[in-house]
Amino acid sequence: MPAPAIHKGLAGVVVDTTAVSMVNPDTNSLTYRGYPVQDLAAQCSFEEVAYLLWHGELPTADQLAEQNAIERAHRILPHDLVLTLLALPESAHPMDTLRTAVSILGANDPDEDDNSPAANQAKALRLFAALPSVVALTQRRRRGLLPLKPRDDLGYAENFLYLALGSVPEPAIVRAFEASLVLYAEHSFNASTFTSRVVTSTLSDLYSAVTAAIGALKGPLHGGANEAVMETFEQIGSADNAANWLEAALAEKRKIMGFGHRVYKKGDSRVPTMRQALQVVAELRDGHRLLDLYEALARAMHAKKGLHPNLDYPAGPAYHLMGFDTPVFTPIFVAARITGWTAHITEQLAANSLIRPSSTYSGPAQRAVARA
Ligand SMILES: CC(=O)SCCNC(=O)CCNC(=O)[C@H](O)C(C)(C)COP(=O)(O)OP(=O)(O)OC[C@H]1O[C@@H](n2cnc3c(N)ncnc32)[C@H](O)[C@@H]1OP(=O)(O)O
Ligand SMILES: O=C([O-])CC(=O)C(=O)O
Repeated sequence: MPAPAIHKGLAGVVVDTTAVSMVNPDTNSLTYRGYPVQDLAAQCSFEEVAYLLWHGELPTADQLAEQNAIERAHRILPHDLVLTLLALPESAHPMDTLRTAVSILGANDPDEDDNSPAANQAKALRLFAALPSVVALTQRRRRGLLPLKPRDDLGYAENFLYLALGSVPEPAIVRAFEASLVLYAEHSFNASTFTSRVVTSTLSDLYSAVTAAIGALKGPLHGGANEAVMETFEQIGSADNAANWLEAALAEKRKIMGFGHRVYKKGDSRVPTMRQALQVVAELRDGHRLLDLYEALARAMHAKKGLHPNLDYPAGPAYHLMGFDTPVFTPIFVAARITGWTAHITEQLAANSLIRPSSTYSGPAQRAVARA
């Protein structure tokens, strides 16, 4: 009998259907519930996109108002949670703080194990509301500052920026940030979303699935790349060093963060929109040197390897110019992706089958335990 084919990394393996989003690498397109992501980023608030991902349709004014009222009421973190997060070592990565926060919120939720659609939707909305406060806590702690009180007179993106950076920036910066959240919200069966579906498939709870997904997103081959991109720019320093730096890095067989993608081989559908947002931020925040470096490395990478940037490539420098510290970039991705993860958790539960692939054994042949 021929050995079964092995699909390392599950590349190209179709494991289920999804109605949440569609990635089409042939046309470089991405739709959420049928709507092109570029149009959503240009025309919708992040709150509207969250509603769309969860419920399948854009909200009416009343539906949005109802969701916003609940979201704004749940922005404040429980005092005990703040104290616990502030007791973590200052050296803890903000992703660890976020993972811990979600785990603690689960442990304190009396409905943690209620997997009904209504209970899980309520949890998803509460996490969506609370995560900016956790991300902001980590950003302010890095600067020796205590958390600020959320403002319920501000929209989601404005409040997020206010909590993290201490003031609401110009509307163009808010729009650029909000566009990044929309672009980061959902991307079919990526590694972290798949992780959340694997955990959910055992009929575990939503907080466990999200905690695991945060762990998967942290890695530099996935969400952690937006931080690694900024570290790369810092190492290179200026546009004229880009080609030489790349030559040396590729000679050492290093992966260049922010380039390449498992699904898109001709370019990431979200990059043009995020590149435009980066341009807006660079113009307002004196970022022309960083933009030159961005273009120089992208040109050199295309010439050497034929690889295109992914979303993390423009998002990293954009967050830097907005004023975030590098270790806070992937936590921002979490705050956006909580929408996609929780939409997938609901979808998984609605037609569940335990996710448990097979493997081909490659260890020693069966042998006897021989004791002297
Ligand atoms: C939002 C997101 O999560 S997007 C992804 C963010 N991650 C990154 O930016 C990390 C850098 N990129 C990568 O490591 C990869 O491109 C991945 C992990 C994203 C996709 O990987 P895969 O689909 O498995 O592609 P794979 O690793 O097979 O790459 C094919 C070839 O291109 C090379 N390659 C792919 N990406 C890169 C890169 N960023 N730098 C250098 N070489 C690369 C591989 O070394 C491989 O070369 P080979 O055939 O000579 O061995
Ligand atoms: O789809 C992937 O593999 C990674 C990605 O771009 C995302 O999760 O946004």
